[in-house]
Formats: sequence, structure tokens, C-alpha cells
Amino acid sequence: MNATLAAATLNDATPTVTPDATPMRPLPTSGELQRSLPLSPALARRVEAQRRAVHDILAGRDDRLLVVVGPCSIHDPEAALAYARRLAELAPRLSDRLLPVMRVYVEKPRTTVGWKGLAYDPDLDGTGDMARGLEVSRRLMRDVAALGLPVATELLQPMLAPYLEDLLSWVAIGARTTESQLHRELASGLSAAVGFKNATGGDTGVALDAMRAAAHPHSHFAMDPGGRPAIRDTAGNPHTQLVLRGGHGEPNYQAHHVQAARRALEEAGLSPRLMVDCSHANARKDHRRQSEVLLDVLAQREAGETAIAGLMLESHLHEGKQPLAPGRLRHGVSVTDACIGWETTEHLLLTAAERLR
Ligand SMILES: O=C[C@H](O)[C@H](O)COP(=O)(O)O
Ligand SMILES: C=C(OP(=O)(O)O)C(=O)O
Repeated sequence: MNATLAAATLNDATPTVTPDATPMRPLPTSGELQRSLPLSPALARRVEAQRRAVHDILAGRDDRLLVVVGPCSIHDPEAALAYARRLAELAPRLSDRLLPVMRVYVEKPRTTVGWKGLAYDPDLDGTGDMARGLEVSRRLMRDVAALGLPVATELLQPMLAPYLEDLLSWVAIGARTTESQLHRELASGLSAAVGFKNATGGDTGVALDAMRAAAHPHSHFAMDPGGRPAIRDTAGNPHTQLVLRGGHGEPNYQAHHVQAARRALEEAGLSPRLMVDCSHANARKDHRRQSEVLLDVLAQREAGETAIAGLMLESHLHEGKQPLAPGRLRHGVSVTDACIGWETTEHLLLTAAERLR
């Protein structure tokens, strides 16, 4: 062992260097962040009610459509809050047929390399101020939940979950991590519902395996709120869902795909209530195609397909995407995948509510 590390390990319970002696930067513990940005009892009760509403849809006790909608990624919390206000204002006009849940995605999985999200790099300049990233992420999620909108996010780094999980009503485990045992263990201890995406290559079987694994109790390595390593014993999460997102550039949202997925869920003894992601490979990475997918999904519901319990849309204040060039960013435009703009989003959500009445 390197001499600096050995000294630090022996003399100090919290070493501040890595094995190659690179200094490490401190982060708050999840308990510290929760104390500085607490959930009031009233907001905690509201999140509980939001989770119950999502669970009811997944269990088929509520036949509304769960709609996970919002930016591909959050890079500007102020623009995200402006989006949230519009969605919260629209929600009462939809609420008899749809339950809108806002995408507040602060972590991004990357195919190779790229900006990894607000929690990792809130200054968008590679400085990686994750302490501030965690703080702005938690603050934003708390503001969105306080507007009355259930919060959805992708959980990618399991260590990050305890900082945010008390605010979440719906969690995605992404196409790149559905097969990961760590993410299945994580899902098994969450109170929020969890959507497992099919793999990037299109395999839905791994998501079904993930649902079965997450429903099971686990004991796994974790951090306690004080930042100490701890064993987390989970109860298992029965509120999980398959998310069809297409694979290898090929869609999997059409009626025959949905019917095949429903049969596979039933055969595996899982609840046949899935979500269709209108973006990603289902839109062949062209954001304008999201409306085609949504209209097809609505037609399937109208034809009596009960397996479709939800859909996902990538949407921001303004259409399209832009390169991440700090100082030259257009307000409310995605810096990751291209999104549909607010007017299209509003039109699609109102159309969906009307057609499902
Ligand atoms: O939704 C997001 C992206 O499709 C995913 O994070 C991968 O992004 P990338 O291929 O641009 O890295
Ligand atoms: C990364 C995402 O999706 P997927 O895991 O399907 O690529 C996403 O929804 O932001």
C-alpha cells in the first residue's frame, strides 16, 4: 500500500486520498443533505399520496394512464422549474384520465463519454462539483413535489439514491443497467415504483428477470445516513413495471410487441402492466416521432389493450437539442437527447386525456 494512503487509513477514519494519492473531495452524507433540505411532514405525506397513486395505476386499481414526462436531462434548474409550473397548471385538466409525473433526471448514463448530469456537474464545465450537484438536485425535486407533481428519475449510481429517494414516486432503471444486480438490489428497497427498461439491444427478458429479482428481499452493501458502510436489508418491491423503449434502433411499441410482452409478463407471474417509452429507439432517436408512438399507444388502449399502464415522453420548454456550450445555451432546450417542445407536449397530453375519456 502506498505510504500516504497507509498513513491516512491508520490515522484517520475518513481517508482523503485515493491509492495513487490523488486528493479526494468531500461530499455531505445523505443525512446531512436531508437535514439541510428537509421534507416537511406535509410534503412527506404528499409524496406518500403521490406514490400510492402510481402504485394504484400499476396494480390496475386505477385505469388512468401514468405519463412520465419532462426533459431528457436537467441542466438548468430554473428552466426545469418553469417547465414544472406549466405541467402542474395543466395537470388538473388531465387528472381524470392521466397521472402526469415529471422527469427530473439528474444522472445520465452515456453510451461512451459525455456530460453525466446535474448531480455530477452542475456547472456544466467538467469541474464535477457533486456536492453542489446533489444540493441543487434535491432542492429541485423538493420544489417539483411541492408543486403537486410526482417526481420521476433514473437512479444510476446506487450511492446517490439515499440523497434523493424520499422525494421519488417513480424510478427508472435504465436500459444500460437493468441487468445489474446492484440496481435490482437497490430497486428492492425503494418505496417508489420502479420501471425496468428493456436492454439497449431490445431484450425484454432481462427486465422481467429484474422485476422478479427486485420483488425479492435482499441484503446488500450500502451507506447509512451518517455515511458509514452498512448492510441494508430490503423487503422487496412489488411495484415494478416493464418499460418498452425499443432496441438497436428498432421500435417495440406496436400491438404485437405489447401483446408478446404481456404474455411474457403473465407467464413469469408478473403484473402485466407495462409502460411504453415514446422516445429512444421507439422514436428511432427522432424526437418528432414521439407523437406517432403516442397515437399508436392510444389506439391500442382504445382497442382494449389493458397492459398499457403508462407512457414516457421526452419534452422540454423548447423543441430540439443543443451542444453543451456554457455561456451560449438557449433557455429550455435539451443538452442531451432532443425533446419535443411544450406546445406539442400540451397538445399530446390533452389529446390523450380526451381520447381516453
Ligand atoms: O436518454 C438518454 C440517452 O439516450 C442516453 O443517456 C445515452 O446517451 P448518449 O448515447 O448520448 O451517450
Ligand atoms: C437514458 C434513458 O433511457 P434509456 O435507458 O432507455 O436509454 C432515459 O430515459 O433518459
